[in-house]
Amino acid sequence: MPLTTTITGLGHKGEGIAEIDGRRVFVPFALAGERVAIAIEGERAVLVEVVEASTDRGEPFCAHFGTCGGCQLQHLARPAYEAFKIGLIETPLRHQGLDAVVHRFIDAVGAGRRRATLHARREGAGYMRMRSHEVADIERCPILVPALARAPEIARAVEAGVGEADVAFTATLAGIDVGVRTERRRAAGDKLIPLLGRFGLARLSLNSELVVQAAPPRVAMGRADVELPIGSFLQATEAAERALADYVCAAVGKAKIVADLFCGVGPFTLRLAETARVLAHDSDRAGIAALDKSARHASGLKQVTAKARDLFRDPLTRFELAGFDCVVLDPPRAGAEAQVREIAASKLRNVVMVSCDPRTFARDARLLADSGFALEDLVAVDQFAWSTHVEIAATFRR
Ligand SMILES: C[S@@+](CC[C@H](N)C(=O)[O-])C[C@H]1O[C@@H](n2cnc3c(N)ncnc32)[C@H](O)[C@@H]1O
Repeated sequence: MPLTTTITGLGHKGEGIAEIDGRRVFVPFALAGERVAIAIEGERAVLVEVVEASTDRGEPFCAHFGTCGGCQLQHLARPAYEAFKIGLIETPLRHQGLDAVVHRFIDAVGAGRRRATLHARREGAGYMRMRSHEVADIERCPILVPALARAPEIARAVEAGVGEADVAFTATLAGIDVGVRTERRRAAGDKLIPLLGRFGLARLSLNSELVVQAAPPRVAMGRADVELPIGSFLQATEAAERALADYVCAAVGKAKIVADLFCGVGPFTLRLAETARVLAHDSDRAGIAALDKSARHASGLKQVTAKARDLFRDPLTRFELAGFDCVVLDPPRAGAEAQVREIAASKLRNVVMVSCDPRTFARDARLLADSGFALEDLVAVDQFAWSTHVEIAATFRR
């Protein structure tokens, strides 16, 4: 029997919050202020009907919305959507005692996602259903770039060849790069070879090993071209990469010697090197080799020194940092605690930080604040549209 209740707020996973018998329940697709009918199923609540809709309610544009778990927020109208994402950044900062505000919200969706992983299962290919380990079979994903329109079909063909797998797609200048990951140790890669011609792919790999390649997948970064190693990190949208790189270059300003830490294949390094000497570190050896090759082949860049280094175990020390005008950090979700502790103890005055995790960002921002840095600028960069993820770019100075 459904019960009617009022949604009091939105949780960080985008679900409506209701209080039932003194207990918090999370209601997917319900919005703050709405009167809704819900059914309680064990620990979960299911939205049965919106009785009184919020003015923040928008019209989802994807036919798979509600079953596919890829987008959680398509039912939010634009201003409320942006406010929700800004809250994702500001709330953990407040919990760390930092009353910072997001100064700008940059829509970095551009032409769509050039990078996505689909799950290929016997029941179909797509993203995981919400709150489930089952896959929602999709025909089309409208948030991908047009070049990836056939991604679900390719994923189904991969499953037909090697069985259940996760299939990572990257749209590159040379065509689509497909990385297949399967738990079946003896999956036969040769079953994938016909897909290269059938779908006009650039490269196919299986469990990080090359199966077949028509052309090296490459992307343009500033004046340089980078050949993507199998499995290296790349920002999900080209627009976000550009927005983040533009932010980083502007914040670094006239600095002459810069360290780009957690540099990946070099989207910041290769643009920063147009005006500054850059030391670039990342633990991804193949990514560092690709960056090094790309920097050597590009014309008009200043000196780039790219070296593999594990910055969690072996951060640049306060003494090594002494020679830099500015440090750029873009760590993985775990953040950059060890590196930030060294920065805090150094004499460095300018830090630019990019982050995909508001909680570890807030923790690291607190460490910088405790050592005299002011958080001068804070920007939200929205590349994971309609999901509950958001990218942060920030400038710290002392
Ligand atoms: C969010 S990506 C950013 C990469 C790059 N700045 C970009 O925009 O494409 C984080 C990077 O951290 C690197 N990484 C992860 N753990 C690391 C570690 N312990 N030490 C150094 N780099 C690490 C990854 O290889 C990845 O390239």
